[in-house]
Amino acid sequence: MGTKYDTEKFKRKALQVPAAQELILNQVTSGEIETIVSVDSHERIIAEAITAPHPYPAFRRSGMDGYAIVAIDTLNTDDGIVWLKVIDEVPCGTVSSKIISSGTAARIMTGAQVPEGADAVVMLEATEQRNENGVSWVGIKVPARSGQNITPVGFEITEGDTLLRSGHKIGPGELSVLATFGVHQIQVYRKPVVGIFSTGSELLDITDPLEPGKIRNSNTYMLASQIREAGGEPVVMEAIPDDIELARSKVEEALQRYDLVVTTGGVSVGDYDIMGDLVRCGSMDMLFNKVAMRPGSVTTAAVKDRRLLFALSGNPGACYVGFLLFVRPAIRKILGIDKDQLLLPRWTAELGRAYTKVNNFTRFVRGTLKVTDGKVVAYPAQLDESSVMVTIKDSSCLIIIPPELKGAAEGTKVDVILLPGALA
Ligand SMILES: Nc1nc2c(c(=O)[nH]1)N[C@H]1C(S)=C(S)[C@@H](COP(=O)(O)OP(=O)(O)OC[C@H]3O[C@@H](n4cnc5c(N)ncnc54)[C@H](O)[C@@H]3O)O[C@H]1N2
Ligand code: MOO
Ligand SMILES: [Mg+2]
Repeated sequence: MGTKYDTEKFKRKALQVPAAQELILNQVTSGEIETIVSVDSHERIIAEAITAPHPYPAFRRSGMDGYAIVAIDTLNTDDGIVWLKVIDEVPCGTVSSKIISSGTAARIMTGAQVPEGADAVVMLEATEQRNENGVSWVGIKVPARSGQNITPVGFEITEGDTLLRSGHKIGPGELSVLATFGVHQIQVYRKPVVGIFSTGSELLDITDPLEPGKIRNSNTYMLASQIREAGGEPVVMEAIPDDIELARSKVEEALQRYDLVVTTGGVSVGDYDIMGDLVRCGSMDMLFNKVAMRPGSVTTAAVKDRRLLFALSGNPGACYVGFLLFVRPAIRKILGIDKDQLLLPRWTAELGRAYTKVNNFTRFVRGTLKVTDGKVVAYPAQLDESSVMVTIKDSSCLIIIPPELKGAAEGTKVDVILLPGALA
């Protein structure tokens, strides 16, 4: 297996991470657009600008349960109280036909439209009520200020204001805006469909009993979760054994069917590392097959008919990091997300514990972020080897250790990449 390519196998030119990311992003354009009902748009990326069809609030709104009055009436109180005749009652959703003039008031509820003529609302607690021969009176005990407890028209939004920009992710605040303005259908970017398959003759499915020398396939399901988080739609395909012809036909078929294809395993130099050979010698154009990073130095990417193939390492730690650095930005670009938000956010932090491993490549070390005395501190995971799976779930950042640091002492200022959900 693979012997005819052996001489080629070791000649790999390592790209720096930013250069490899640029190569990927240059291959990708924002994807197709579809129209969906707004109420189903949670976490979708909007593909149009929405402008306000009306001001908000659209009417002068009472901020309190109380009385709508003319403020100036309350300025000259003889014995500390001014009595006004109550001429109407305005529950929410109704519009008074009365005009409030000096000496009169309307009982009003929070959220109701303030009647014409009134320029203040006095809260119930600052009033007294009295009934005389079927006529209601309200006594105002505190002088009112014009505009008090009234939200003016357009306080939040003026007609024509931009409500949402294209490339914006829909969440609770955006859904609130869409509902408020009656925007019941929106254009969003279609979710890229991403085919996943793991390679390796050692792989068992999640339901299989453990067998000697074998392991259960965890990368496929980790990747499916990562694809969802990135905004894509994963399609899980059965893992395939280390058979280059089988892998070739599966990859080529998947590349015709899906927007992106992600594989794991078989990208290093081992005898059964078929993905490396397939990309190098297959019908696709290789973008890179080595990146100056750890884990994931053998991360490989290729393009065929404008569709990208990411052949990630089989080691779970490397697979995880390779996805975040290369596949996630590609998915986000297809989704029309703003250029400056394609990559995960970076912070500066202090190293909470020394990191002693030295390497020629930049390391992306799993870690946890804590804020101590107002300082962001990053603690490297105790187990951060590429082959280690279990600390992925505990990490909130990737600590970047450049090779020139030759390890890093506690307290060193480091850049950290925030993992998705780190702030959740
Ligand atoms: N002679 C050399 N050997 C290795 C080198 C090297 O430069 N020279 N690089 C090492 C590095 S670094 C990495 S990373 C790995 C990359 O391995 P592959 O991408 O070829 O992946 P496999 O060989 O298929 O598997 C590696 C490891 O991961 C496990 N694995 C694979 N698939 C899954 C899965 N779906 N779920 C969970 N675990 C999986 C597999 O069983 C192996 O243990 O190569 C080093 N070797
Ligand atoms: O290719 Mo690796 O660097 O152990 O993940
Ligand atoms: Mg291998």
